Amino acid sequence: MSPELARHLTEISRETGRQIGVLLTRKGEVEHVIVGDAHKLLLPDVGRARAGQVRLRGLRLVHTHLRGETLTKDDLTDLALLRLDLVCEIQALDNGLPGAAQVAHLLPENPEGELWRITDYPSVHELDFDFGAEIRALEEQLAGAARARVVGDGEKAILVGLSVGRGRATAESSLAELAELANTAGVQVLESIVQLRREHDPKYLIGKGKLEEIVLKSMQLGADLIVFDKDLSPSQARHIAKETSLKVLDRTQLILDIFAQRAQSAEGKLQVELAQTRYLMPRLTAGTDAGLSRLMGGGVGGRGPGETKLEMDRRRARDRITFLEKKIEALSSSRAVRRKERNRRGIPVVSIVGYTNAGKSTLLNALTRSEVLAEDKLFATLDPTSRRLRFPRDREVIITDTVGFIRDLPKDLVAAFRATLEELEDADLLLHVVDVADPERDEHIAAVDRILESLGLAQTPKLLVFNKADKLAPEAKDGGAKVNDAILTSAITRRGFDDLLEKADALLWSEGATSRASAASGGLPARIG
Ligand SMILES: Nc1nc2c(ncn2[C@@H]2O[C@H](COP(=O)(O)OP(=O)(O)OP(=O)(O)O)[C@@H](O)[C@H]2O)c(=O)[nH]1
Ligand SMILES: [Mg+2]
Repeated sequence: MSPELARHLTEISRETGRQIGVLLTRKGEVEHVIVGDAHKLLLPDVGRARAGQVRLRGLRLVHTHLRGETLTKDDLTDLALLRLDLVCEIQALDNGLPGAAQVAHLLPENPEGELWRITDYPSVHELDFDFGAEIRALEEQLAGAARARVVGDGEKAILVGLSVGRGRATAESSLAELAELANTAGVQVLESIVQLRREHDPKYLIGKGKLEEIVLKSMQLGADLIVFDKDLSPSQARHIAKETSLKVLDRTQLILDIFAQRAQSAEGKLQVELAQTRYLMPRLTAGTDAGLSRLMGGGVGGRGPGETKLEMDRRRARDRITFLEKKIEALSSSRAVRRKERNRRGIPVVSIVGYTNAGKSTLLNALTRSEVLAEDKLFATLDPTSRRLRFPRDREVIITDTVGFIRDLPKDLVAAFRATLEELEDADLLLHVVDVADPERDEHIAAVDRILESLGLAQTPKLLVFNKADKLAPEAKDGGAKVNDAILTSAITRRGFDDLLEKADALLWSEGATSRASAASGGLPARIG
């Protein structure tokens, strides 16, 4: 940027009373000339930077200011969102000569958490700094930081929590669970941010300022995804995606994604697809304008043929939903036949329910010495699995493992898994398994109870099982098992199994227990197919 060009800009600026800007390439060639008004300048659409892009755009924005302003928030947002090499503002003095200047460029991630550096120059004659070398170094640092963070090829996300009227602690523990969900989904979490607000923002859920901060952060960290810990309405999701040019997910979508990754059986896959399609249908929109610059305002050209295509997409989605519902219905009625068969033979059914990762599958394995998949991830189990379990006195039950519950289990998911969850209706006894060592234990118990109630299972006999006893610190004693009327077990050390079987036995075969159970108590039941 020569002093001559600077003077040119300030002279025209003064004459016209408007801000004048130029976009310069690294060679110093003028690529765009922009004429603004007295207060601001609208950049042409140079295209939003791709999410996760580490290279800079190779363009610097130099423009005049007429009223002694320093670099504005818009300048800095453009710098970050458009990934400009730098922005520079030059004062147009009253006599048309260039005055002081201010320059800002992005910074790679740093301990201070700063996003950019702003430098003041008393006069354009002192703009003798070697920007070429500086910018190249910056670009290398940015790329290096991004490389260092890549482990595996998972997407990289910033998690956003929101607490409305409640404390930070609630939002943070919920966010910790979201991080676990993200981890299970194979997403790498770069940062978690909580905002405390008195109410939701109807348009962006969180505050607009906070959203901008998150976008800038995502640029700096190389994130390509924002995950919200609250469910977004279709219009919020749309507005946020438009504002940020990032992929936007909410908690429900993350859970749906995990289910989609993990579904094994044909039925499980259909159920997940049904839930996803139901969730996405209201979110299908015309003209997803990721390419439009924030400054273009969007909307233009978003209608017309797009609308027709949208209608088509919607119709296709509706057809698909009907198709999936029919298929699931068919599968579930064949399962109902199997269930009837089982009932006829009079073997009682014990179903294991509980919060995800409580140790349900591990417990089933340990009790029946089998090998159902169990792992330290959320939603390891999606498909119901049944095993025989032998009780003392040659009694036998069918014990089934089910999908884990989670607080605010997505509504579409409950609906889709209704067929699977219907199995629970036939249970003579529910074993509600709890991770006794989890600090959120009581919330988990309440969440599971709520879901059971919503499934109409509040009346089924229930046994509370405080599992993972081996993880309790000595001073935690029995982890509150006694006062909660729970049985303390460890699926690892097999502690408490005798106690568990005894209690279950008593509940199943006591007086007034199911007729099925008493029918089964004589003789050996037939083999289950
Ligand atoms: N220390 C300890 N760990 C346990 C115990 N029971 C289960 N775990 C561990 O907890 C994790 C989750 O176990 P799962 O059996 O997969 O849990 P789940 O309830 O079936 O989980 P979902 O199917 O995902 O809902 C695994 O890493 C288990 O090894 C226990 O008694 N003690
Ligand atoms: Mg499981």
